[in-house]
Amino acid sequence: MADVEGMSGGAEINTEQTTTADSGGEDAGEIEKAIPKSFKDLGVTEVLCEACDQLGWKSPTKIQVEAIPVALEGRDVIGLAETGSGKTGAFAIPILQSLLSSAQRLHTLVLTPTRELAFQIAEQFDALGSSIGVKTAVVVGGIDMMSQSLALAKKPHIVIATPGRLIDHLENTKGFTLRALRFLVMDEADRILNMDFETEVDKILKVIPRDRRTFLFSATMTKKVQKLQRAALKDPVKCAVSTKYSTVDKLQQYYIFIPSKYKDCYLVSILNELAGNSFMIFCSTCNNAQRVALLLRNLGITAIPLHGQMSQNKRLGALNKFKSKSRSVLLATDVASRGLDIPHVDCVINYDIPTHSKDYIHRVGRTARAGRSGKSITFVTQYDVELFQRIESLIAKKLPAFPMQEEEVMMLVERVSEAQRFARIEMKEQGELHKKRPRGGDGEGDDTEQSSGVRKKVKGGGGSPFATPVGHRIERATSSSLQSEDWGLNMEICDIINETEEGPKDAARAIKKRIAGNKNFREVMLALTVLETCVKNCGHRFHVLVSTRGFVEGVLVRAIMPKHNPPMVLQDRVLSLIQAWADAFRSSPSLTGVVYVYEDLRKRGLVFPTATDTLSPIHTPRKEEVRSAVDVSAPPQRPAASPHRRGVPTTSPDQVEKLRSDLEVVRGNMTVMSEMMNQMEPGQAQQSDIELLEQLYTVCKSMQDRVVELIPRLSEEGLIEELLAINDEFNTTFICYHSFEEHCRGQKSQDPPEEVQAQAADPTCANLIDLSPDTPTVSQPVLPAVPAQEPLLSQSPVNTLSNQMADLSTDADDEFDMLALSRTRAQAQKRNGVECGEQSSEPGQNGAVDSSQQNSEDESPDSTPLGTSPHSDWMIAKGMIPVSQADVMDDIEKWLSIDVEDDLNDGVTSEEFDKFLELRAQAAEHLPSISAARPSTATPQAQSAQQQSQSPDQMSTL
Ligand SMILES: Nc1ncnc2c1ncn2[C@@H]1O[C@H](COP(=O)(O)OP(=O)(O)OP(=O)(O)O)[C@@H](O)[C@H]1O
Repeated sequence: MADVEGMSGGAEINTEQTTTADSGGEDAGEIEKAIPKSFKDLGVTEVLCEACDQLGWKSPTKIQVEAIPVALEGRDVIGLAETGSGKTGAFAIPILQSLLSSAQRLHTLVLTPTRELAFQIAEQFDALGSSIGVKTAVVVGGIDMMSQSLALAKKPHIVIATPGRLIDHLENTKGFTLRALRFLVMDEADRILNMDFETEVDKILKVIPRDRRTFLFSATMTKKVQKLQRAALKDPVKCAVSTKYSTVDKLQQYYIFIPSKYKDCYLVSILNELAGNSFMIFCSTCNNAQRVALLLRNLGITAIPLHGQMSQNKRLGALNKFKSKSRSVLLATDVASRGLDIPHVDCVINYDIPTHSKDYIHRVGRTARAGRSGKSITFVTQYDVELFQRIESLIAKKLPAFPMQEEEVMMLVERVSEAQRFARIEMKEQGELHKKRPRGGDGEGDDTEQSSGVRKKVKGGGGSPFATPVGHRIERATSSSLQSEDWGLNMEICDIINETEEGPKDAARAIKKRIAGNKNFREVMLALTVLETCVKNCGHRFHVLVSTRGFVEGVLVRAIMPKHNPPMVLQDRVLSLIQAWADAFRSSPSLTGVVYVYEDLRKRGLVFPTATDTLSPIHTPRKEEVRSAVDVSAPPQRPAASPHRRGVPTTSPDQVEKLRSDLEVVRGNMTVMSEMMNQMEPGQAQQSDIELLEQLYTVCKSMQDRVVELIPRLSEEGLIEELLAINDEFNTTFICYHSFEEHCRGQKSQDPPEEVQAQAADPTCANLIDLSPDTPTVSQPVLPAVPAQEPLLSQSPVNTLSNQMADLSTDADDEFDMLALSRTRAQAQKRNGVECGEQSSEPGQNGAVDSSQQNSEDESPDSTPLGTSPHSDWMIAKGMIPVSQADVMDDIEKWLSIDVEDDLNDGVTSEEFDKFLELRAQAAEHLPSISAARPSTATPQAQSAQQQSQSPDQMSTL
């Protein structure tokens, strides 16, 4: 029999000592015939042989034959055998025999990954050891600590525990110690040793004696075992009675290829067809398990869910109902995939394909146990093909398709849709109950299969964030091994988010996982690209998850805290993203979390990278672009930038030339405006300068409107990008302008004089960037004549909104504000090429969200209706992005997002933040500033004169 991969040749492993047996696919009955040995032959004492006999174990199974004698010899054991092959007995019998020879309290610790498995193992110890009076205690999460402390105080012989709760007791239960421990068992050892439990296991290993015996058992082994072997095993013997990843021969395995949206119909059809059987159906998330259970119940099928979001009492209750056959269908997450021994399970259905191939082996191993036969059916949707192929290659079997009549399935569509609808309503109701009920009282979610240990208590959700179809793709799309962004994959991610119920939540969790605390900045950058792409291409359901304060602060801002030492490019990327989202989502009341964070950061003086070259440094194509560029038959790859958009007439070279020259004019005006602001002291500026600036602002605003109007009419990608960049520059300049205005407060505010407005609407202005053939080219920056009027202060909505936002927090320190402003200005100037006196000819990049969304403000927010907040009311009054909050699905999504949000709500400490501000300010200081580059005595007019020599057209306009 093959050696366990990754173990042979290991320094500590004595391969001579490896005992193997041919798996041969025999059942327990055949084992009895094939293996002449009895328990007695293995050296098991009389009293334990009798106990086995009473359990109906006539003879030992193969793994028992291999492992028991070695264990009785006093050796450490690594046991590898198929699911349902009697591994528990293989380690329990030698331990009980050791207890018989030298009775001792707190003699053995058995670690398991799930609570249910812990109870099951305890039952088996109790059953085998009842005649010798063995005492066991189960220590798992979800049950009150006190009763467990009492059980531990009685000093049982054997403690069966999940790692997290055991640590809790080791740290908090007085008098409880494992210093005298003789045996350590890790059941499902590969799971116990994976990253989720790493910290806990390390802690446990530190407080138990090194001089002990260690047994590792599983149906699947990993290299992690080798790791532990180095850390804790002593001269172990491998007892391998199966190949590394095999399923039993009595298991008939099938797959069925179906469209994702008909999964429920196919499931119902199979359950009807195989009625009378007992099913375990595996889903990848708690929510799906819950939903499908409700759906089936609505169709009269006795289904019950079992997942990590349920209280432990309910979990055990569900399991007992299924075990006692009062329910024929158990809907479970991977919390039930390992170890559970429910002999009557006839069929396992993988409703959601397991993301980790090894989980497949454990899931299907819930049937066809101890020599019985069973069936498994795996649903493979259009998104799962690759995962399925991996499973096939892991088990080295090509699975046959499960025969089904598609027409019959389709006849169920209507009934199933109705049941789905009711299930959703019930989910919503449960969600509301869930919201009202205080969380965490009983430690829900702790130590489940999904648990990530003591510190990271899982509040439901679906195990590893990468263990979902979309999570898995995000894991791949953000892998640092990628040469460049995989846009095809990114679009697949968007599809899943848009088309599946769980997609948005799963994606948000996976992206969070990739970014939070990740020191691999390449992965973080790729994750930001995925995030940005999803925000662009996915809808409100995704936006509500990632625009929360929890996500923006706890994931994005946290990622650029100084303690992580993030590179400047990453800081700029994150801040640009926040800025762009804040602009785009301002108008949607349910998405303003990011706006608050953005405004808060600005208030606290953070310098945002306003240069368009830091905004969205990676070109993020929209879905349609990728769709057209990605050949479905070819492997997905980043699409070449398509020079033209479909369906939009091509622009002639003359028009392009004309447009380019107009854009020069536009930039000229912006430059002049920026430069003026840079030179004017807010409190001391001359009235005429302020007026001039205001007029310039009005004109630029009008130009921006034209630019935005023009974008959808263009076909050349290059031009579009250029216009988007200019639009961003406008926004940046206007932000500076509004900051400037804030500092000019105290001056009398007036509506723009009619003349100015008339100027703004002047045909000369309107003709700017007009591509109609009869429009004369505008070759000069357009600025209206200065009217002899009272000074004016713009009352644009941008200003009003930012003022409103500003009012939300206490007055920021002026100097800090000016520093922030100068940083912003400096960057804006830098982008505009002022320092070197030239206009940027680089096409900019588009923002993280459609820039067109950023330019909807055009009137002041007066006549505000009453509402929850002045900002949201004003936004609603403006009719910006209407959001139907009453929508049932949105509500469900909100509920579904609870765990994500909860999970993400770890903000940033003020110390971290202060340090961060300091670094950002330092970075800003190092940027070349306009004032440093020019004589400080220069007046705006003088500056303009300088500018004139470089750009006479612009100056003549002034
Ligand atoms: N010698 C034996 N003869 C007959 N039945 C046995 C014997 N040993 C164990 N069994 C039974 O086999 C079933 C499976 O055993 P067990 O749960 O230990 O399997 P396992 O190998 O740990 O499976 P998994 O990998 O799924 O955890 C149990 O119902 C157990 O009672």
